[in-house]
Amino acid sequence: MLPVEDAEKIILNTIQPLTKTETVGLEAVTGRILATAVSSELDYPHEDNSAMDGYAARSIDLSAATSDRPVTLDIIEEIPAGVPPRHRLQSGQAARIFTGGILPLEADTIVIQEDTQRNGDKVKIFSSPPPGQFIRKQGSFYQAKQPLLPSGIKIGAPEIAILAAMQCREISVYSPPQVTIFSSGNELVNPHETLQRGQLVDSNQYALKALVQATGAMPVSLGIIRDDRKLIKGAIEEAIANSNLVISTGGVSVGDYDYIESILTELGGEIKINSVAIKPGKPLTFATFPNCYYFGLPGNPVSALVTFWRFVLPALKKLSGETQNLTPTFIKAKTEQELKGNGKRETYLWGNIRIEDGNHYFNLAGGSHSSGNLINLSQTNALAVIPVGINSISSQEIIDVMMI
Ligand SMILES: Nc1nc2c(c(=O)[nH]1)N[C@H]1C(S)=C(S)[C@@H](COP(=O)(O)OP(=O)(O)OC[C@H]3O[C@@H](n4cnc5c(N)ncnc54)[C@H](O)[C@@H]3O)O[C@H]1N2
Ligand code: MOO
Ligand SMILES: [Mg+2]
Repeated sequence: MLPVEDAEKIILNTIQPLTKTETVGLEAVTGRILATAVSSELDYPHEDNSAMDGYAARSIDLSAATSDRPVTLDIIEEIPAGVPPRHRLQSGQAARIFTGGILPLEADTIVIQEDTQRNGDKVKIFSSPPPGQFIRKQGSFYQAKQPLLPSGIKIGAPEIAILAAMQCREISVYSPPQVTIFSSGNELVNPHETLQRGQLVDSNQYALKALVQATGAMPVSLGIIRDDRKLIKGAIEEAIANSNLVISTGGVSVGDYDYIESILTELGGEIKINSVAIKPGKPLTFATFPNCYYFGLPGNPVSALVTFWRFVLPALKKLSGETQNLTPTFIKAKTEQELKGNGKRETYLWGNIRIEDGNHYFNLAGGSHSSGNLINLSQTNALAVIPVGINSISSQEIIDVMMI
């Protein structure tokens, strides 16, 4: 059994990102991975503008202004957002300005409306603002031609806002990986089928499709493949020919119907991992083909999900071209219950993280922590990690928790 960290290293060192790119419009870029670093020809802000509603003025004219001895200025124009100023300020002059309005020449400060009293085309100023006050200087947030967004990041709402603001409308992103998913098992049926004795619904297929979709990759489901060497071999051949990554569940342990590893070898796959010291998920199998990676996940529903979160997700992110935050996020938390470890395998127990007064607390999901129990996984958001060699952790101890 390979230690978890070693398995993670082997997987991440083996996976090489796909290099195919495509150009997409802003409307379709959500969740995609940026393939080329972006810069813009525009400064941001594009021009000096006001951050407040008030008056644009020359600070030198106001150096003596106080609440008792206000200074009166002539208002020479009004500058709402979107209308360029027409005049240069002379000594003793101000321009009425609104948030986002462009500063007139010679103005070097903004007096907020609350510090003024208007009377027709004159305004009394009751404060002495320093130069630069409430001015958003051209290029102070971003200077044209500087790096704006690096390649390898996932594009979310902030990045879309930035690309839109900087008029980047055609964006080079990585083409998403094709991921084939299938379930192996004679006992499996689809959700709409009548269950006969001994049968079980193939839930893994649905969970894995959802997880793959969430990464931005393109899942293709081959459905349920019976435990028949020929059928499984055919499915794997088809999958590795047509996809960048394959995820199967079931058939990776030591039972008489567990064919996956031997078929992978028969087809020329290089088995990199076939057993990891993790609970749940021990028989995780990872193999490579010249143009495809293969994850044989254990059939137990929780084992399939835990091994996806711990190993497949970082692999899929790297394959997709992501370069940041590949590995899971671990935090420290105080456990609210006693936690039992397996001793020989790094144990992952599902539950919830709660934040109170700035401290993290881990609350173990109630009910059985069997890898066959998918029911109490619902609404969990974290996995407590019990290291190898530890059989029990007392309530209130600080533990490592993986966020899911
Ligand atoms: N003698 C040993 N037996 C087992 C070992 C072992 O080391 N020695 N390892 C156990 C561990 S740990 C796991 S995990 C499982 C993994 O088994 P397989 O990957 O071979 O999976 P199957 O045998 O096909 O199925 C296991 C279990 O999961 C259910 N299953 C399978 N596919 C699905 C699906 N798509 N959706 C829902 N449930 C599924 C299946 O009915 C079985 O109950 O092996 C242990 N055995
Ligand atoms: O590794 Mo298995 O996943 O313990 O049930
Ligand atoms: Mg089995």
